[in-house]
Amino acid sequence: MRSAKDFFRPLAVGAPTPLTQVPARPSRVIHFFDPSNPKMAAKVPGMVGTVDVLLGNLEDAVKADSKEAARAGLVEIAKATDFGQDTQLWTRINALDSPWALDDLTTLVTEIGDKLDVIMVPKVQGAEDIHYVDRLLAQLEAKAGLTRPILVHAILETARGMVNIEEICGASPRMQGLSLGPADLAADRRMKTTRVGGSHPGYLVRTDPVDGDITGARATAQQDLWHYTIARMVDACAMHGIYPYYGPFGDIQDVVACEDQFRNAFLLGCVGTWSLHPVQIEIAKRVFSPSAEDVAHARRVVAAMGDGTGAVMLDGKMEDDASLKQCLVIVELAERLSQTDPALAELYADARGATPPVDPPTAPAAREGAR
Ligand SMILES: CC(=O)SCCNC(=O)CCNC(=O)[C@H](O)C(C)(C)COP(=O)(O)OP(=O)(O)OC[C@H]1O[C@@H](n2cnc3c(N)ncnc32)[C@H](O)[C@@H]1OP(=O)(O)O
Ligand SMILES: O=CC(=O)O
Ligand SMILES: [Mg+2]
Repeated sequence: MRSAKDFFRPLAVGAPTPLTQVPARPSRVIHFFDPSNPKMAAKVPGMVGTVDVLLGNLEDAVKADSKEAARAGLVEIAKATDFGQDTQLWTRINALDSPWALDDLTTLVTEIGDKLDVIMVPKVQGAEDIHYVDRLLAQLEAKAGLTRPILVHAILETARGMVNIEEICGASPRMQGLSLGPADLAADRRMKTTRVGGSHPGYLVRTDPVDGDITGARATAQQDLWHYTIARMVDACAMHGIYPYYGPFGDIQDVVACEDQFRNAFLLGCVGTWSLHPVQIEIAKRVFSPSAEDVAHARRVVAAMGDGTGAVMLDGKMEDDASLKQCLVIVELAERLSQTDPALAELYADARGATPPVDPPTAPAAREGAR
């Protein structure tokens, strides 16, 4: 265990000082590309500004005999591309027990460490994996003369990683967030779904029989296989001040179910998701940006709550100190997204204009009484 005093000291002489807060940059959509695929690679410069994160994937989905080409391709793309202020460059390295992970880290940090914001580490099992990457990154950052630390993102995709989730989140000040890895996680848990993310028609609840007739028609509703995992991930991330993300949704053609799955994750507290194909980009951006209606409502509550204490009635509903905090989550997210997304800035400005006047509190004494 490290002393609290040492937690924010560099792990190598000459490495940058660790950050005390994870920067709150928009990351609604982490767009995956295979740097060894010439068609995909050619599209990357044109995608700058259209996604929050471009992620050069080196792990699964890159063929074993293309691993070196993918790494070299990412170095070339990173050197040749200006990512501007609003698009981050991330990578997903190969698993730590693979023959490629060490070369991934040494090459990427020394060659393009100044361009890399976050390194995604797959199949993280426990804090020991993060500690290994943490020290190695510090050594490589010092060697490369980097002045800001590269952050680390863990994919939650093993049962052991799931059990050790809190210690993973708190293992290093570099920890930026967690993503759900539903494909590997399903396999590791021996779940019986072959889908990459999403629900399953066999995982359902059924209404009780009417008048004891078990053969009669009974409505069923498909349930979300990932609810528990995402909720657990959200709590662990919130506790440690880092960010939770949905992961891949593999049914590229089913844009409707994709949107549903992303929205469930957004409502539960995730800040973004992966996109595997261009068709998923706009879905992710739409879902992980609060709607104009929600922003307008949240602003009305903030205005109605005055000093933030007590209880008021708004549109027939009670609002108080706690619901104000819920609304501030929405307002703060809208303000942050507005800083980098002009279309959203305009949408949310219009939402302000359209905001109906606040009803006067129906029980003014309540505010005083609550102090
Ligand atoms: C479980 C996990 O680990 S998930 C994470 C790992 N998986 C990935 O990263 C997958 C990334 N995505 C892909 O490999 C591809 O999108 C696939 C295999 C899913 C589909 O590929 P295709 O069959 O080529 O899709 P499609 O024909 O619809 O592509 C249309 C165009 O978009 C391009 N395209 C497809 N995916 C991407 C992408 N992720 N980024 C940029 N461009 C893309 C194609 O090159 C094609 O370009 P073209 O019009 O110039 O020919
Ligand atoms: O890496 C992602 C997954 O679902 O596995
Ligand atoms: Mg995986």
